[in-house]
Amino acid sequence: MAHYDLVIIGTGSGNPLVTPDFADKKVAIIEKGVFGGTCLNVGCIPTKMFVQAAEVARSARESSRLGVDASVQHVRWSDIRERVFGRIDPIALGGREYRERGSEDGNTTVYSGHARFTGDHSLRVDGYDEEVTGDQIVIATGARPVIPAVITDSGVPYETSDTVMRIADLPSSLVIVGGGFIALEFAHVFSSLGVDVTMVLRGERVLRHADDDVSQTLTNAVENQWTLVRNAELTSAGHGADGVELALSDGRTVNGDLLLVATGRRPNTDDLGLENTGVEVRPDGRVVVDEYGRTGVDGVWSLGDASSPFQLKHVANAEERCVAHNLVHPNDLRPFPHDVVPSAVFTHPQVATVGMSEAQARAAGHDVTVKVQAYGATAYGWALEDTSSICKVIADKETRKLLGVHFVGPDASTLIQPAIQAMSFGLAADEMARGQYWIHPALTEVLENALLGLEFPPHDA
Ligand SMILES: Cc1cc2nc3c(=O)[nH]c(=O)nc-3n(C[C@H](O)[C@H](O)[C@H](O)COP(=O)(O)OP(=O)(O)OC[C@H]3O[C@@H](n4cnc5c(N)ncnc54)[C@H](O)[C@@H]3O)c2cc1C
Ligand SMILES: NC(=O)c1ccc[n+]([C@@H]2O[C@H](COP(=O)([O-])OP(=O)(O)OC[C@H]3O[C@@H](n4cnc5c(N)ncnc54)[C@H](O)[C@@H]3O)[C@@H](O)[C@H]2O)c1
Repeated sequence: MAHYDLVIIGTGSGNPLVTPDFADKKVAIIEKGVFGGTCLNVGCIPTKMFVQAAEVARSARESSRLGVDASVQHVRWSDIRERVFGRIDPIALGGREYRERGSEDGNTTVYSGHARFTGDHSLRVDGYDEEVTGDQIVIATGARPVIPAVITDSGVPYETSDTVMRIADLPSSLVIVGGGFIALEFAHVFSSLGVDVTMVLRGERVLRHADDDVSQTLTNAVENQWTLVRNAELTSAGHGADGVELALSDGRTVNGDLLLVATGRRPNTDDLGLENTGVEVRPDGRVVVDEYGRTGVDGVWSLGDASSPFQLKHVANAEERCVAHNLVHPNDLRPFPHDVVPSAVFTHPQVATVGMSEAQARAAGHDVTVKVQAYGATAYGWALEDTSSICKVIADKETRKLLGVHFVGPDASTLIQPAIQAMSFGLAADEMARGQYWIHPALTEVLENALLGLEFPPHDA
């Protein structure tokens, strides 16, 4: 048996838990895959590197409306791919080597294998004879793609976000099942690089859980870029003339060279031996934790996609910072900051969101004031020749505070930051609009004008 002060399962957001506080302690790090987890290897970072190449291609294709007749002559997929993984793969390798050497921050031992609990504080790792035990154990095992049974049962080949970025050659056509974050980002990447993309949706719109104006504006924008197959219920998948053929319940069929499945992600908690512990799991697979990351078993914690209601890296990082503190400060616990959580989808156009949709704000009983501001009605919107992008702000008339802010348009993920700041620090919307300068004619004037369009009662009313 090998006993440790701290055992970390998963090296995504779990890896930085080895703080200087553990310099004199024994730490075990268990990882069944490559070091660095989803974000570094198959998630945020590589996707955005592909998105950047896609943006360049898309700009060239759309340049004529500005009077510049550029075009995309050739896409060197293998060079695009190598730029991404030539940078990322060495980082993952270096991370493993650093921890295997014991690292400078603590006395770390790496176990390369799949971990399963055998009791509340004990684990077995595939490939190792000894049992691993820990005073404190952190479950940071992340999530993985969910594949509908109709596809797995059919035996057709398919890609997921884990594999599609490493394909040998660009296909001429790609069928994507799903209309969420991952589907939208890859549809942008592949369609911009010249692939004929078809997106299969269960409903009418992409990103259907977003604010209605956001979802509708985005749907209108993307249907000019790739084909949307709406209200689709998959009944079977098989080998078609081109590659893959999906059959839908109403008799329609969808064909493509390659199939990408992007239908959500499930926490990696089902093959973790948790049934041998007192750790509880929700029906959707998330470990039950309190606001400090504590499971029901004393000394066993969880963070990130394994337990969080948000499958986002900035949230996993924030939770990691809390758990890193809480592990060594049992009498001064820090809660997870889950109040103002933004997100962005790096599709074309970008989408960024913080806070409630209009429907959620109304359902929560707020007396709301709402403004939908077109980019095209601002000076930089003219420069962009923009006709469809929006910023939507929702505020509470009584408190004057922002309840939700949403962008669909260029630079959405950057433009939303002042709104995140205002909501995080409780700044009133009218004070935010007029209490500071907004650089003219920067694109931030979209947010300024949106705020100015909100209607509040006079201050002395
Ligand atoms: C394609 C894609 C794009 C994304 N883009 C963004 C983005 O732009 N912005 C954003 O905020 N979020 C994005 N996300 C989400 C983000 O990547 C995740 O929320 C985040 O990486 C989760 O971190 P984590 O530490 O919880 O899990 P992970 O990083 O997944 O780490 C879990 C680790 O645990 C290991 N593991 C699992 N089970 C075991 C076991 N039993 N034994 C040993 N090891 C185990 C895994 O191998 C993995 O290395 C994206 C996700 C995907 C898939
Ligand atoms: N930029 C980012 O921050 C970013 C990027 C990628 C992923 N992520 C994170 O990863 C998570 C997972 O991404 P995702 O796109 O897989 O999930 P998602 O929840 O965003 O979208 C899933 C999509 O699949 C559809 N779907 C679900 N089951 C289906 C079925 N059986 N048949 C057909 N369609 C089905 C849903 O209607 C939805 O359109 C995201 O929710 C997000 O938290 C974040």
